[in-house]
Amino acid sequence: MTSKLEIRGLNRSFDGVPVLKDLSLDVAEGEFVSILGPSGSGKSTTFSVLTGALSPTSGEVRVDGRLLSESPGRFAFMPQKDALLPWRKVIDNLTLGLEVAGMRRKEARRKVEPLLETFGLAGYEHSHPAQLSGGMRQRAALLRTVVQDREVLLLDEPFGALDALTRARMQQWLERVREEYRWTVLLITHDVREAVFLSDRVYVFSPRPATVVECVEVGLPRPRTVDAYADPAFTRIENELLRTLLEEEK
Ligand SMILES: Nc1ncnc2c1ncn2[C@@H]1O[C@H](COP(=O)(O)OP(=O)(O)OP(=O)(O)O)[C@@H](O)[C@H]1O
Repeated sequence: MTSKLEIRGLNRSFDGVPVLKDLSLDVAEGEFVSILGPSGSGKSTTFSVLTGALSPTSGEVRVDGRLLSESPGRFAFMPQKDALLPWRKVIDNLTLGLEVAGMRRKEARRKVEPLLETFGLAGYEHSHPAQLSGGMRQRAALLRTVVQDREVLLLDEPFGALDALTRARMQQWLERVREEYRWTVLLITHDVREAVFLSDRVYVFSPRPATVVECVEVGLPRPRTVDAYADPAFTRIENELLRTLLEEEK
């Protein structure tokens, strides 16, 4: 496998307490990879290193073989909270990242508009975030992330705050849209089913300090629909991951 993203031997401590320990993982071009791990294990810290918000104590990150320290800004990051600005209209929230990067508002709108239909936001451009449902807010946050045209998408628990049914709908939607756009994605989730449904591969992190304890190839045919849950291979992988997580927490 040629790696789009390579993380090698990452270590990071806070006040002498190790949070990441010799952490290594890979994501290939167009691959959807998830990270599962106990709460407080160091998943968000890993993303902070990738976005450049934190420096690792040691180790390296490469995108297309180039060190991140030499070519920053390769990741588009969607945080756990949608961070939509309540006073800006939906369209102005969607263009915000592009405008901050220096693009004119008009040009930014031209870039965002073709995506509105796919993201289920057509007709809501002039609404304010408070008028959107939870699922729509998350799709808006995701649209704002993907439109930045970065090489790797980092999604930190994007559906964590949604009710179970909306969450399932969002997973089905993301699977369809991913099939069309072939993004390279690294997703943090606590939801084992979500990880199996969406991913090509799933990494399991240990409790803090985070290190990789298992990497599972999902291998179920794509595009996946609700029928995937009934596939015995789905249940087997889900059980295997759950068992590893529970063993690790003992
Ligand atoms: N800036 C910081 N200073 C000190 N400790 C920190 C800092 N950031 C994170 N930590 C600690 O590092 C550990 C890992 O945190 P992190 O947020 O990466 O975990 P996580 O796996 O993303 O958790 P969750 O699943 O609950 O979101 C935690 O124990 C946290 O308290």
